[in-house]
Amino acid sequence: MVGRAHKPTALAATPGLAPQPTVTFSPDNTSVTAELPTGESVSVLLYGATVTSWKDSSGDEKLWLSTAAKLDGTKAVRGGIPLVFPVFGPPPSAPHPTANLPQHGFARTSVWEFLGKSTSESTPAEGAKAADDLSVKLDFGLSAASLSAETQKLWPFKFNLIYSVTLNPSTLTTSLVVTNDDDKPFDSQVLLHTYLRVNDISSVSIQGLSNSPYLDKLLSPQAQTSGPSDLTITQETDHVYSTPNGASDPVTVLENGKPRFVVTRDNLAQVVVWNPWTEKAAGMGDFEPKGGYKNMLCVEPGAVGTWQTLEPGDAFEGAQTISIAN
Ligand SMILES: O=P(O)(O)OC[C@H]1O[C@H](O)[C@H](O)[C@@H](O)[C@@H]1O
Repeated sequence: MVGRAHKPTALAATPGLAPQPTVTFSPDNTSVTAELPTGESVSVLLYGATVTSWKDSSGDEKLWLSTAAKLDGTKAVRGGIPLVFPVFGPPPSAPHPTANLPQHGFARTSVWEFLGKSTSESTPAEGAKAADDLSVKLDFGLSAASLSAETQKLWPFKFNLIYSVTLNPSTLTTSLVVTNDDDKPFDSQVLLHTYLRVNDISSVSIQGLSNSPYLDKLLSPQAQTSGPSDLTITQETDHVYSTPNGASDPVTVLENGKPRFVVTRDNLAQVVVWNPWTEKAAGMGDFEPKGGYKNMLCVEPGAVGTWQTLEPGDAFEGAQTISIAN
């Protein structure tokens, strides 16, 4: 059973002002959708605070979501933007404190609370703000107290997560703040597991990672190597790039040589590039259509190269902004 939104409200345009963003809930209150007056929209499922849809003003979907994705809270969502915390991938062995957690941790399989929305509304001093300047931000929260007793036992730390999803006419920003509310330090990793929608993977190239060494997760033992100058995807790919300038270099996804998405990062020094290709897609029960790997590319900004150690009271913030380039 999926949790309900906290104090759901439908927020419509205010009479007398320029049209404002709207925020509405699904009939069962398990998902919230924000729409700008210019027509762009974003939908977030409270389960995992998973962004499941991001559309431009013509209704064109920018994220890939499996048609077999479970949206009922029984399994992490296959597609959109699942949120990875506090461990990326399979956890390390005991005695590491994440050892008993499932792959990619519990944030993507926990029910988050909707904390509210804010908009960049115009003030009387500014005059009516141009519709294409408007943005809307949705905030979601998760803390140790809202986890099941079982999950609390698997990772026994007091923490607070605030996840903000901000929609602009041409960008989507997702940002996570992790706060240590415990009286002892904890280690964690964070990753924004973004499934970008592409027309045809065979015409896709990726720029911005050519100077970044990467770990190839498909090699055994996993080997550190360097990327080609223009990355193309022609087979199963699972690379963890560590960008040498931290998070300052944008990553551009091109189709037929034309930029399609530009991903900028704040404080997230790794970028995972993942495509399951034919066999892996065939083996995933929730990956449909099976040929869907041709229409997706995961570009996943994260802080997963090492552990972020947070002392009591300290916070870590990481964010991505995805811009539509054409
Ligand atoms: O199947 P999931 O647990 O959602 O993981 C899907 C993929 O996530 C990341 O991209 C990892 O690098 C991959 O190794 C993993 O296969």
